[in-house]
Amino acid sequence: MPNQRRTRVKICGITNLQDAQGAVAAGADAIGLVFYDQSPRYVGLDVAQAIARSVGPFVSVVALFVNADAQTIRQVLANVPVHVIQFHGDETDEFCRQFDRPFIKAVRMAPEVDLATVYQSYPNAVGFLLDAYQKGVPGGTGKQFEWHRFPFNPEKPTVLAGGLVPDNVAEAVEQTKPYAVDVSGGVEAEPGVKSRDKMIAFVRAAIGPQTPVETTTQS
Ligand SMILES: O=C(O)c1ccccc1NCC(=O)[C@H](O)[C@H](O)COP(=O)(O)O
Repeated sequence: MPNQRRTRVKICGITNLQDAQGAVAAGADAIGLVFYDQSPRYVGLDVAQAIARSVGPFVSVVALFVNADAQTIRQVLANVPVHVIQFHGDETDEFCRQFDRPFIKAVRMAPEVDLATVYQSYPNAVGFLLDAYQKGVPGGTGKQFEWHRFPFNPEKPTVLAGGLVPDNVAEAVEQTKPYAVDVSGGVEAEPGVKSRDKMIAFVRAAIGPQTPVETTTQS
């Protein structure tokens, strides 16, 4: 699918209301909530619910899971207004589709990964997120993969992730022309806590100087 408008920006690993408001004010199109308890960005149900309710109607809430069981996922979906699920583990297409919610499959770009095969294996995915591969680490590595491996004109919306920061995201967008960019560690002040200045700088760099940056906190 060709890009029909500017690259979107997803800020992943939001853990608190202040960072959620900062992401929205910076101009993020989507925020990610990590339901993986080994991550420093893990959020529990109550906090996730408050964050998701705070972002307003036109910011997408993405719930991220790593090999979670179906019951855990259903419990999140019953309590948190989630627009899209992002699966970061070894989940099959059949598993992912059972929740009756649009889903994105994350792909860790190990050297042997053949994207054509992956895309075929997930016919029900609404899109894909390509992230760096690091053995034993399911995501949020802060590492890049080789951007030349990002597909030209992919058949489904495809998100670039991995090691993006305010200083490299413009070049990344220029080279890969992704549907969206996804960032987590690159806009943090410390693990699990975002930097408002870095989020603003990232969105500006990703989508250009016309970014409608707000500097006031929303109530
Ligand atoms: O962020 C995490 O801690 C995480 C843990 C386990 C699986 C996925 C995780 N994050 C997924 C993301 O979508 C990140 O934004 C993506 O991996 C890029 O991270 P970074 O390189 O830190 O920008």
